[in-house]
Amino acid sequence: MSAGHPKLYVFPTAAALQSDLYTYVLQAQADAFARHNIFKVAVSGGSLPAYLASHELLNSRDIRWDKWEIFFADERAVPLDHPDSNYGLLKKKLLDKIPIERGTPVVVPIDVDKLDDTQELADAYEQALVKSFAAKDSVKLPMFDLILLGCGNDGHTCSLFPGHPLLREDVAWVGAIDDAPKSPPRRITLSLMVLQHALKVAFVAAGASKHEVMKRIFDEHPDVQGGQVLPSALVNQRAGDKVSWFCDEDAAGGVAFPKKSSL
Ligand SMILES: O=C1O[C@H](COP(=O)(O)O)[C@@H](O)[C@H](O)[C@H]1O
Repeated sequence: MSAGHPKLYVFPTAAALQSDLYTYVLQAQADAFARHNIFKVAVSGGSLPAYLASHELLNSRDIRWDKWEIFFADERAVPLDHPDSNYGLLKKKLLDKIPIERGTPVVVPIDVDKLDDTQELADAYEQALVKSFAAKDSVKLPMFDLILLGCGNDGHTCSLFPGHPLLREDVAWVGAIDDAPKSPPRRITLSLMVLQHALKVAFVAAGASKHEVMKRIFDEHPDVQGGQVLPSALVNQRAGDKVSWFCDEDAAGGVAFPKKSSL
């Protein structure tokens, strides 16, 4: 459990959101380089890659792509060139747009030889994390420098869905799910404890379709009222002031929780 409250940044436009998100990522990169001269990031699918891939980020001379190691916060059990693949989405929206002279990140996709069995797929991805994070230190949990998350209209994040038993996972770094309520049903996801252990966590939520869920996440207290806490709200509770939300007015303008208008 981390102390403090998440920060809720609300911007009038998507362009303003992207600009501050870029500044935030740059700061996270600087913090990571001071720590271990590499930037270990986990990214989500959905709307996140398009918001992340701003002109500013893609053309920045300060972003050291050659020192980025990119993992997936969640992934669907599909081939990498399938339309549902989060890797495929990131490739299309961001990786393919990085100018070659700016360097190339290391990207760690799922092992497509394990697609028939989601538990094997999750275990193989966990082994990839063990290799990357535990090679130097004997770590109990991987500590990402930054995890970039989306928030579904139902409050899910990664492939952690409301009320799903995976929310109680307290051993595995990566969980398997065969019954996701959003298509496709077969997926793998970082567990809540890995999200909680990251140095920084950033959510991006924009558009009017997120308005209701944003109010539920920030203004309702189901734990006190005996209700179910949404996965995105659980990240807020567990990671506290390590969490920053980047939203637009349509998504979060009506939220009562104290908002900030810039970093
Ligand atoms: O299924 C998924 O949905 C979430 C949220 O997507 P968004 O389009 O509402 O931002 C996404 O973060 C996750 O990676 C993806 O697998």
